[in-house]
Amino acid sequence: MAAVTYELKKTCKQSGARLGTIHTPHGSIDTPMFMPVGTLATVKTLSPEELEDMNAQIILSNTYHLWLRPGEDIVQEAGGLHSFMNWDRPILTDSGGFQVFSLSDFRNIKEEGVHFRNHISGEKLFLSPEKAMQIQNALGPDIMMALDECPPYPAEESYMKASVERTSRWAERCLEAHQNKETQGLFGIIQGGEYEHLRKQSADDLISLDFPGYAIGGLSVGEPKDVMNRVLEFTTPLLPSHKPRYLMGVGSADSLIDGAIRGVDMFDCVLPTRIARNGACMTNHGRLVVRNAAYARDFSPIDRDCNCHVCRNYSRAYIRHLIKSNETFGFRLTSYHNLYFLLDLMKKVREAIMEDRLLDFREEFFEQYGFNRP
Ligand SMILES: CNc1nc2cc3c(=O)[nH]c(N)nc3c(CCO)c2[nH]1
Repeated sequence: MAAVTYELKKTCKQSGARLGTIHTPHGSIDTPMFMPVGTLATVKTLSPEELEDMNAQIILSNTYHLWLRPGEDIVQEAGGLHSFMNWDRPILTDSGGFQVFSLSDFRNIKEEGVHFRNHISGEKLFLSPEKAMQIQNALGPDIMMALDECPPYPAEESYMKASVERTSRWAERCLEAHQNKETQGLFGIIQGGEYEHLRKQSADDLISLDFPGYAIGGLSVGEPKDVMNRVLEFTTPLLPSHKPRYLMGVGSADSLIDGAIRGVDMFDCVLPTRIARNGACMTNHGRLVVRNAAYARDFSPIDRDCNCHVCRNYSRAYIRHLIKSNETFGFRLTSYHNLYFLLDLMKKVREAIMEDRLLDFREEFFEQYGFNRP
């Protein structure tokens, strides 16, 4: 019995969107869905109980970061990530591919793996497909990601082709190194940048390896949104409709809706909690920078149309005061609200797909939010 399976429930008549359920050893997940990011085994400033209250179905954590701190051996001795962080719902870990390329100032990519420098201690490290799998087997997430190279944007076509071919060989090595097939699912990551024929080559290579799910990597790396949407338009149809599709690193409200319309089922991004720590909030009427002086005497909620615990109990003036005073509780309130906002948005997206009206929902939301019309 495969550890991770996908049940396609409905395809939207208005778009490429679909409703589904991903079944994992730690529970089921309704899609399309957003994954809060818990890089160091915590979704920054929030407790597992608060994440359950806002109905976070699954969280993401990071192989690279947990390998460096506290070390996968300590997490394994704790009984795995679920026990270590007291989260009993599904967990997905990214393989480290992105962090090595985004965090380390020195890196040397070879066939056997990538040599780089620990971004904390400066010591030289080496990450191979086999090492990435060994770490993820020790951490014990329900879904693991293959080790890939996330090339910079833009990248020369010749570089991208060689990178895609190495990422495909690494994916095969990850599959061969996969130990706990009954309790952990392994997803492949499609690369290829904005080159349609390379996305096709990457998809063909990985589909032939029959992963239970596929991520679309190499996006949300500085490309314009219309480039991302174009890449999605010709990439998602290449992927099997009976398996989940995960767009990595995407989390603004407009990109989540546009990704779902193009058939994406899973998203993750640090954006909601990262901007929260800068005192910026996502609302149904656009972004609100609550630390601005304009809100010093504004006793209304962050978002009058939000039903979250924060919007029902705290005012902009109070939250602004906490943020300006560098009070941790202020960051907790903005983080809670931003995650609730995106999780609630995905619930509305699933409802709109059920009613075959996702494009209408996009129009209404974009109008209300103030996104410039396409
Ligand atoms: C914020 N943008 C972003 N683009 C990504 C692209 C990739 C990618 O191509 N591969 C892997 N393994 N992870 C990725 C991640 C980290 C997860 O959010 C990304 N994050």
